Amino acid sequence: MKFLDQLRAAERLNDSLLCVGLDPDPAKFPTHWKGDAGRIYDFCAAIVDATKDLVSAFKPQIAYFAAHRAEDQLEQLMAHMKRTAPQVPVILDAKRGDIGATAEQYAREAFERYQADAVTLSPFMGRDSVEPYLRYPDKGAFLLCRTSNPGGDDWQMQRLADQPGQPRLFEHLARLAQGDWNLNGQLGLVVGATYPQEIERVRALAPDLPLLVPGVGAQGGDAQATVAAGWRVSQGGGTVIVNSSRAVLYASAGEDFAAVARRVAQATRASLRPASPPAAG
Ligand SMILES: O=c1ccn([C@@H]2O[C@H](COP(=O)(O)O)[C@@H](O)[C@H]2O)c(=O)[nH]1
Repeated sequence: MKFLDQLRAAERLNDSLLCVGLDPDPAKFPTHWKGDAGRIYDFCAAIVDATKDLVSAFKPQIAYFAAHRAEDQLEQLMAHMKRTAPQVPVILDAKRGDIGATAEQYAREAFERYQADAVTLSPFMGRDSVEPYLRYPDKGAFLLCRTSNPGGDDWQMQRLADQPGQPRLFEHLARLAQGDWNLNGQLGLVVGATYPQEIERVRALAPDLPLLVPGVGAQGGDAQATVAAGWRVSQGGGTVIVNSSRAVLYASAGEDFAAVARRVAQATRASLRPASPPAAG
């Protein structure tokens, strides 16, 4: 099944626009596992099991595994998600970006080694750095567009003097992703919940693309404003995948961490409910 179809099916099944981010940091683990990098799989699998009927996607961040030499645990986790939550697409947050030959290897890593359904990419090196990922026709790729961090201003808000109307860099990228670069309808964009006005602008320029929106929860982005700015499924347009990681994962430091994570995920899912429900699309 194509990534976009899988995503829509999960949204409808779980009545959800929420993506739970899997950013396992042993220093923040519940007291009985605190500091133990050998528990990364156990921690994430417990979160997956507790939330898999509440989400439209999961988003493991590869750095949290690689930093602890826990790539084998990420492989195990990906297999666990495929086995126990096959209806929920998995977006590997890797933010890769390199020349074509190297990008081919990164694409193999994401889609063959880890079996991800989609990946996040930095588009800074241009179209040929993105193309190798698009050779996997059923997979999705999300390009960093207007990121949630304050430093995103340094590049993404700059104007391009040689383009008609002098668009900002993120606006130019949104147009390319909606148009020329999107060979087989596989692209999406990353836009931070911390910038709802820019979500609205990206949605205007890229009406159909799925928007992966990190920044609610720990970063303080507004859930309702995010959905109002970006969700257009009821009008035949694109959806939003709203990520929350730390606020869900570390809601409790006790042995009840998974049950409490579930309650936070339920509340976050409710806060993301659009005026007309995801099933409408
Ligand atoms: O613009 C971006 C792009 C990616 N991220 C990633 O999303 C999560 C956010 O985690 P929270 O704990 O919910 O703040 C994390 O994996 C980031 O690497 C982002 O925050 N902003």
